[in-house]
Amino acid sequence: MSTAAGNPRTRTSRGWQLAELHDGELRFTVEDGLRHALRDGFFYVRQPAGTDLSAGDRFARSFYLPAEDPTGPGAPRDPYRGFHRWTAEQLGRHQGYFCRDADQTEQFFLKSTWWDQVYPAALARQAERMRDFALAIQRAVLARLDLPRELWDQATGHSLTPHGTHTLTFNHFRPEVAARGLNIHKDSGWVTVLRSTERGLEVDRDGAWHPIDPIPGTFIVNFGCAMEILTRRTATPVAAVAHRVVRQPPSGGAKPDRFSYALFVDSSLDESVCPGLFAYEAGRGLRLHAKFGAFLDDILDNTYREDTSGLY
Ligand SMILES: O=C(O)CCC(=O)C(=O)O
Ligand SMILES: [Fe+2]
Repeated sequence: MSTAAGNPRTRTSRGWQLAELHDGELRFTVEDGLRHALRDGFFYVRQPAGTDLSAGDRFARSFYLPAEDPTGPGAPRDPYRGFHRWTAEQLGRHQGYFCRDADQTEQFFLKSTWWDQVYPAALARQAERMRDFALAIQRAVLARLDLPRELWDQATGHSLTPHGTHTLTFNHFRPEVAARGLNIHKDSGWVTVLRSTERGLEVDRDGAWHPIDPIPGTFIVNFGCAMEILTRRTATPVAAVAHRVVRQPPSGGAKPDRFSYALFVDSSLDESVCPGLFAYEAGRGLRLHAKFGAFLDDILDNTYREDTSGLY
């Protein structure tokens, strides 16, 4: 992989940060890039060399379509369609297909324990690669924080291990629905690795909304609430970025609908493994801040209601 230093695009348009993961370390294109990224609550990261996103992009454009292909009953079944049939009753809480009322997005949520059974094989492999990349980024960030390494697993709810909750979530923005794209929220967990190809995402910075446009060949990494709570009283506080997706206007079929998908890293949901969200303070150690399951329920419920937002 070439280093970003030789690339003409070493700064993003508004001075948001851009990094590359190299031998397990994050290299930002400017010297104090990490410090800015921790404050912004997000940064762009170059996709690893050879990244293939075709299965995820195909699923994002198809999961909500009826399983039956309109080209005829004899047409071979498309394994990327017909996923509205998977519900939380079959898969468990916060899993499966959700059609939102107050937002344009219709979504598909799936934890890693289900990937092999539910996703087409090529998508399950892409999900694993995105999870491994997200965890490598999380380790690289933790290594630069004011947090002793021997506390990492407990402090981060075992999210770096197979006990963690690793979810690949898809958004399809329905332009015919007259609503906001996706309500204001902060992601709940540690890091999110987001794939998008269209404009529409905005972040809140000091009370003003700023568009975050996709840069080809990169993902957007968001820090979530768990990271913000853990680090708030440390020498290296990390902000969880408040963000939203603006309404996508109908194009009369002139362009494909906006989609996005993201790998979310959250703590273990098993209370015997992870009692909840911790805050760290040098000299005092870890202190329990909130139970994780209830915290997650609140954020998700508030994000998708008409009159609330997914902040905390
Ligand atoms: O669609 C996007 O750009 C953002 C999606 C998002 O914020 C989310 O799924 O949590
Ligand atoms: Fe988000």
